[in-house]
Parts: sequence; structure tokens; C-alpha cells
Amino acid sequence: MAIFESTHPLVKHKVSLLRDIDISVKAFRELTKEVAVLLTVEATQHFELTQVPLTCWSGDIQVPMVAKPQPTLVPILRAGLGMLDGALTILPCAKISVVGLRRDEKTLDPETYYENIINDIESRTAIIIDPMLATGGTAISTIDLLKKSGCKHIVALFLVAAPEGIQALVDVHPDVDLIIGTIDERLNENGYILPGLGDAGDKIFGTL
Ligand SMILES: O=P(O)(O)OC[C@H]1O[C@H](OP(=O)(O)OP(=O)(O)O)[C@H](O)[C@@H]1O
Ligand SMILES: O=c1cc[nH]c(=O)[nH]1
Ligand SMILES: [Mg+2]
Repeated sequence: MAIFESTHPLVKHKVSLLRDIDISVKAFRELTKEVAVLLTVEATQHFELTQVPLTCWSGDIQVPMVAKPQPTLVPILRAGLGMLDGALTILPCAKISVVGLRRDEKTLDPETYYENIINDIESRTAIIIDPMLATGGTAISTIDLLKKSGCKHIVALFLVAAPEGIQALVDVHPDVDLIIGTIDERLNENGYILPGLGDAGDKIFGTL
């Protein structure tokens, strides 16, 4: 597994703005989208290229094009939807697989309530998008679902991650690459990330 924490100054700046207790729903949505754009650039920067023939204005040439089929984006409902527009800005032709999971507030175990994964996932990279990696339970279950569907290459993007969640993911799915905006300090006793963003889903959907 590769664990990559972004060093981009704009990622750091925007994640810092997301932490403001007085942030509006509008600003939280906009910043989430903007960080998703930047993280998607980071996630795609090592995509393999291949030379293909093309006829251009001056004749026949060989041009570099991405070798593998378009990836599938995998937003985890609900909060992952807040990153979808940003990821699609960079990957406008990506297929979309949707999974819905929620944490039980007491046990912190994830419950899967929706699954719609594309058919031909074997040949595509899956890019999971979710603002938060806390205990890691939700991401681990999502990766289980993707692998059961035949997915062979998985990258996961998070705005903020806790060290506990990263370790849990490494232990269970060591082959998955992580792209993280900022690695925070720790989880609190309720499984929330410190200093964190609070409940990202509630802030994106205005359900606080
Ligand atoms: O790493 P974990 O401990 O599993 O926690 C992380 C998950 O918790 C949040 O979703 P939540 O369950 O609040 O659902 P929501 O997106 O509908 O708010 C978050 O968006 C992740 O999906
Ligand atoms: O800190 C956290 C942990 C889980 N889910 C969130 O939205 N925030
Ligand atoms: Mg939530």
C-alpha cells in the first residue's frame, strides 16, 4: 500500500478553512469539491500512458493517451457525494459506482444499505471518495464489496484521516493506495476525528 498525504499548499489551506466551527453549508460544499479536485489530480498523476495514432491538422502522429479504461468513481453515501463533482471535473468520463454505508453511532460498525457497482469493474481502477477515514470500518467494508465484484485496483481519497483508520486499512487491505488531504491526530471516544471536521455528511447535507 502507498499512503500519500498531500503536501499541496492549497489542500492544506482549504482543509484548514473546513475546520472553522462557523463555516456555512455553502462554503463547506464548495471547499469539499475544491479539495476533491486537487486530490483527484494527485490520484491520477501516475496513470500509465500509451502511444496511439491520431490524425491532426498536420498529418498522422502518435499521441500519448491514458492506457487503461476510464476509472470508476465510488462515492460512499452520503458524504462522498460532496466530492463527486470535484472528481468528475478531472475525470468527466468516469463511470460511477455508488455504495451506501452508515456507521452505527454506538458500535461504530458500518451498515451497508445500498450497492450499485458497475458490471465491468475488473478492468478499471476504482477510486473511492469519502471525506472522512475515522475507524476505517466504512472504507474496509466498501473495499470488501469492490473486491467481491472483481475489482483488482483500488485507490481511496479522503479529505481527513485518523492514524487509527489508516492502520486498520493497512492491516486488512494492504494493496489499496490512499490519497489523504491531511492526517489528523487521533479519534475521540465517540469515533470522531480530532481535530477533524465534525460530521462531514451533516455539514454537506445541512442536517446538523
Ligand atoms: O471510518 P469510519 O469510522 O467507518 O467512519 C467514516 C465514515 O463515517 C462518515 O459517514 P457516516 O456514517 O456519518 O454517514 P453519512 O455520510 O451518511 O453521514 C464518513 O463519511 C465515512 O463514511
Ligand atoms: O470525524 C468523523 C468521523 C466519522 N464521520 C465523520 O463525518 N466525521
Ligand atoms: Mg455522517
